Amino acid sequence: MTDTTETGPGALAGPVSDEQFVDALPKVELHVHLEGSMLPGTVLALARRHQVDDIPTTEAALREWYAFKDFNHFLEVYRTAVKVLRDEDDFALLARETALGLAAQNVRYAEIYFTPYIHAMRGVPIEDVFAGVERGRAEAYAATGIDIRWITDIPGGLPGADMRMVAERTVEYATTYGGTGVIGIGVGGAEVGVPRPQFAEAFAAARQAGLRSIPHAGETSGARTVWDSIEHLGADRIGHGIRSLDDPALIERLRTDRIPLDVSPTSNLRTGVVADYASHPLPTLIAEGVPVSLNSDDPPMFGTTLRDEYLHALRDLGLSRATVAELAAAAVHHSFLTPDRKEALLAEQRAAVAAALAAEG
Ligand SMILES: O=c1[nH]cnc2c1ncn2[C@@H]1O[C@H](CO)[C@@H](O)[C@H]1O
Repeated sequence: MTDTTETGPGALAGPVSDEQFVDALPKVELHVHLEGSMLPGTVLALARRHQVDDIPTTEAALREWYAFKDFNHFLEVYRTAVKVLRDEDDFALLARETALGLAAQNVRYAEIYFTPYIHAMRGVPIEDVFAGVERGRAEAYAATGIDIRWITDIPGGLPGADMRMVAERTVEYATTYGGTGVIGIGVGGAEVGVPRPQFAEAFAAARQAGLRSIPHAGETSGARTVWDSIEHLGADRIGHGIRSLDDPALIERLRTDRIPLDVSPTSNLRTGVVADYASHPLPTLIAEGVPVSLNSDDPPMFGTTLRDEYLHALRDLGLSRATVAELAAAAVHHSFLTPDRKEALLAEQRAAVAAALAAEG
């Protein structure tokens, strides 16, 4: 369990800092990539252990490597970085560290993307990938009580790949090896030149098997990709979706059908799809009544954490504490937790907000 003696509601008295406010809020993370969560020290250690030589060898060089020229450059670096993941132990370590890092931020539940195909295509036995991530998930749960679930993700736009085959394989992996850990199917990576309708059959098969549909769309391409994700992939939520604002009819659809967008502001800045915090569309999406939550995406690669995203929302996006608390509650509502677990978490969030207000008197 997270230690609540310092950050819990009871500890606050007097003015409450933004950090104290954010730390006291029990949080849910809905959009974070496992492979994009490798800590710098872990990337360096695994690269050394497996003698992967096209990876920077110091933390400073790694930080420079993570200065992305644009979204495609980000994807290139991402596909190179994952080469350090070679065996079951690597995946167990990554899953455990990622979950523990979230637990340390008072995150209680997370739905985490990972992309089995990009490991299988490098020759990592797929059984080892799943055994590893499941082991790490169990270890983190035993240590902290954090509950994580997987969204297996189809890598959109792999250079030279037959996308339908990649999609079919990903669904097959998820349904064969996923056990109880996998709750959803996604598609990520490139959007431009990767029309979503080609994934309709794969998504239908996954949904048939009980998985939720959580595609990326409207991050690097426009409203069309979001429409396609709703109409052809049966999207339960949309990863990013910020370009939905290009089309008022789509905004209306998201609002009335309550299709949530999982928004990651710092990611959008670091991949160059949004210029700066001041022009980030999250406040507009909230004002339009679109269901949204706040997420970290690929935290070490983007120099952020979920905690930082909440702080940026307060300080750089101009959102009030009340609105930020609503975003935290929205993440609970938009998650695939059971209704009673949602109720319990929402009650804890309300208690944390009330305690912060009471402390300030
Ligand atoms: O912010 C993101 N947007 C889109 N795709 C992403 C992002 N972060 C990681 N990926 C990953 O890039 C893979 C391609 O090989 C995708 O499958 C996806 O998991």
